[in-house]
This record gives sequence, structure tokens and C-alpha cells, in this order.
Amino acid sequence: MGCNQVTAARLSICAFCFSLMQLSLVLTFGFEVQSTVCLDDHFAYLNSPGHEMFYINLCKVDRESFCKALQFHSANHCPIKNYFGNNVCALDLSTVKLSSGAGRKLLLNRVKESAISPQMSPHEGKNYHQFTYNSKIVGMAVPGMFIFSCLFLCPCLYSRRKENDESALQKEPSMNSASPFDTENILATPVQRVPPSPRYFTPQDLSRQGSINLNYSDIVKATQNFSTSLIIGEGGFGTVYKAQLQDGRKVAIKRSRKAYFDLAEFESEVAILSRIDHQNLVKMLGYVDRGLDRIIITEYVPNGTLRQHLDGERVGILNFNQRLGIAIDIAHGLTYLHQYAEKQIIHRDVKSSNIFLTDTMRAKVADFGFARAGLADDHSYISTQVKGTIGYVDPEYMRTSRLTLKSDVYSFGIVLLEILTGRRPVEPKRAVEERLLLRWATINYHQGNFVGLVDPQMDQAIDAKILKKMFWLAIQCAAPVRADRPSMRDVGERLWEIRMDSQKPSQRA
Ligand SMILES: Nc1ncnc2c1ncn2[C@@H]1O[C@H](COP(=O)(O)OP(=O)(O)OP(=O)(O)O)[C@@H](O)[C@H]1O
Repeated sequence: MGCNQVTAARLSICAFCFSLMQLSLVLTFGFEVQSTVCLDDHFAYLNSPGHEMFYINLCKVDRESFCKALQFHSANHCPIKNYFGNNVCALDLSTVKLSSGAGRKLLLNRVKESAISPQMSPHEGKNYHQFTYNSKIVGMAVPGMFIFSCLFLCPCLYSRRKENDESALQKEPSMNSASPFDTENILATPVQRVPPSPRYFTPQDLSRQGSINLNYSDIVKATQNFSTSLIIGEGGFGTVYKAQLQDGRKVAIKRSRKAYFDLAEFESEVAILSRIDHQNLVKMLGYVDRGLDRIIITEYVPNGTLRQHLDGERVGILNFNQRLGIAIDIAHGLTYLHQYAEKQIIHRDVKSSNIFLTDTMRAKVADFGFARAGLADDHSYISTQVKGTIGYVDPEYMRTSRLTLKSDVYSFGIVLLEILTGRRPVEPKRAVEERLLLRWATINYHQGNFVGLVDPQMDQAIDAKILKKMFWLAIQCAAPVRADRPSMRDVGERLWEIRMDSQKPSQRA
């Protein structure tokens, strides 16, 4: 436990300590101090003329990171209300960036970690002992006493940060596990399996038909020297080109500059992609790591993303059967990752813009940049940084930093709501009660207004009983507590049943 991670009990002690300090700072220096708690994060803002300081869980951060974290909590249902959100960050849901493209991914803890003030000592990001405001304050006896006593009283100030949160693989406490840490599995995470700096890579262990072995010059040729005319997309980590190989096959080539692509993420994506082979998951065909470039070659999926279709950016509006089929495909892809891949894999970034569609409207889950592998069973979790996209991140994962298979189920629930309503998870321009898709859908569901939730573009009469089942499934998937969420396998089966029901003559529109 450290700056980024505090338990609820400790959080309240931290808040208490902060109140003591607040009192002393106000009395002694005339500091304006505001603090609040959102989920497991304690936010504090200190202001004296010409001096502003921002703290998250007692770690000093810069304004941008502070505001990003506030925005994140605000977008994920934690009411910031009249706290510093409005006056310090000009916080308003309408300012939360949620449009497609780069910038939507949220690396909450990374933000926090990278935001440790440069004026702090190298140890400050790790130990609460470094909790000092500035040199003026240190010499002052009265607040110093308060702070000093807090340092001793507050258990959270003593807790050292976990050596390596990313790799700590633990069992749920409820599993009565004799060995909470499984080092075998830690070592089996994808990063360890990737050969160091390979030039060429073919997933030979899969002996997958059609895997290719390209070198850098083949890629330069196929992309016409990375011609801008072949660009089909820009992601948070690089540019994607459509290319045709000499044998006529069309592929997508994702080129990232090393400076922008985290090595661990690249290796994770490659290692995970190389192990999977399922019709509802985008296939990796090879990769090249050369000079400043990291390049992943995947199958080309020709018909855009689910989000583009829901936004009406593609020809034709998806009908109900197509939407149901897409939901089933996604459920199958995720079930494979969760249950049938060599190691259980959590995707961690399931969202409508990561679902690609084929010409026949079959869905494929893409973008494994944040995926994690190595879970021992359905009940285990990985303690790791919170990563994902605003609006899709499992609130329990956000609160505890514990990633489980059910984190993907939550994101899938949000995607299912998108499929049914056409709306995005957060739409800042709507009336307040409609801004958060999950809340709006849940309220309407409980009022029995299923039909009113359906995407108006669909212009199709759908049996209310079928709609009720689908919305209920989506709401269950996005339950706040992971124990209440079904497994992806159950979700797939229930969607199949719904499809069977919808095809019965009496249910047809
Ligand atoms: N295999 C593919 N087939 C067809 N189009 C693709 C493929 N891969 C990527 N694209 C296109 O390129 C765009 C960018 O993809 P990429 O996975 O790099 O980023 P992203 O998922 O949109 O963003 P981020 O990585 O920030 O989440 C996609 O939205 C899609 O339009």
C-alpha cells in the first residue's frame, strides 16, 4: 500500500490527519485547505497567496494530474460537488474528454506516479514520510507538531508501497488460499515470455495457418514507405496502416514509435496476441521491433468499429439481429480469453471502439495493449495499475486496484448497453440524468421503460420481453460488485437463449 492505494480504514485516518493539519495550516499561515474522499482516494488542495499544492492520498501531484484524477472520479459516479472540482479544475462533466481517438485511455495510477512533483526527493513518491509542504512550513513548530504526530499516528503513513504492484498475483481472500502469492504465475506473465528484442516473430507454437514472417523492408514495401494514403487509424500509441502483402492478403500494420509505446505494453500485446486464435478475436500475424519502430501486423478487419456503426458513420444502421449477433460474438471472444486460452487473459480495454466488424457483421475484439494474462482461476485477481477507458472501467477495480475477469464483464455490460441504446457510456452534453448511460438505463429499466431505451435509429419493433432480458443482462454485467456479475460464459449462453427466444414466431416483430 502506498500513495496510490489506501484501504478504507486507513483512508479515514488519513482524512482525520489531514483535518488536523488543515487546522494548523489555516491557523498558522492562513492557508485555504480543502479535502475530500472519493472511493479510495483522498484529495487535498492547499492554497495560500501565490502558492497552490495538490495532494492525492497524501502524495504531492501537479495540477493537471490532480484534475485528471478528479475528472476520472467525477465521470465514474463519485460526486465531487462543491469541492475544488469547480474552482480549481473548472471541473464539469462536459470537460471530460470522451470523444473517440487518443486521450480517452485512463492511466490513473500512472498519472499519479508520473505526477510526483519534480521538487520532491526521489523517495517522495514512495513514502508518506516525505509529506512536507515546503521549506517555510518545515521550520514552524506548531503545525510541525501536528504533522509530526500525524506521521506517527496515521498507519497509512508508515505503509511502504508494494515493491511491485504490477506483478503481484494474489488469490481472493475468500478463496482460503494457503499461498496468497503465486510466483510461478507471476513469472508466466507475457512479458517474461517474449524473446528480448526480436527482429522477426512468427507464433510458431500456434502453427496457425497463414502466419507470416515479414522483415522491416517487407513492411516498408507493403505500406509504400508508410504512405499517409494508407493510414486507416490513429490510436493512443501509434498509426495504423492498411497494406496488401505480395500474396494478396490484406493486413493492418500498427506502427508505434518506441518513445510513445511502452515496452511492457508492446510485449504484452504481442505475447498475448501470439497465443490466441479465435474467430472473434483479431489475429496477430507477426511483429517487428526495429530501430525506433515497433510494428504489429494483424489481420485486417474491413468494416470499421462497432462505435462507428452505432454513430451512423458507416453505411446502414445495425438491425436488432445484427446487434444481438455482435453481442454474442464479443461474449464468445471474451469467454475464450477468460476460459480457454493457454492462460486466462483479461482484456482490460473492452469498449465499442475496440470491436471491429467484418463484412458479414461478425465482431472481433481488438487491441490487447492493456491485456494481462496469468490468472490461476476464476476467483483470482492481479493487483495492478488501473488502466482502461473512462466509462468502461470496473468501479471495484478502480477502488481496489484488483483486476479480475469480472472487470471485463463490467466493460462488456457497458458495451451491451451501447449496442442496445446507441449511446456512449458518458455523454456530457445530455441532460444531467441522462449523462451516464448505466445510470440512465438502470433507472428506466426499473421503471419498465425498456422500449424507450432502445436506439431510435433502429426503427424496429422489438418484443418488450426480449428487450427486458437484454437490458437486465447488461445491468447485471455492470453490477457495482463483481460477485453479482455473471461470467462471460454465462453471458454468452444467456444471449444465445435470447436469440432463440427472439426467433420464435410469437416474438418476431
Ligand atoms: N486490424 C485492423 N483492421 C482494421 N482497422 C484497424 C485494425 N486495427 C486498427 N484499425 C483502425 O485503426 C484505428 C486505431 O486503432 P488502434 O488499435 O491503434 O487504436 P485505438 O484502439 O482506436 O486507440 P487506443 O489504442 O488509444 O485505444 C481503429 O480505430 C481502427 O479504425
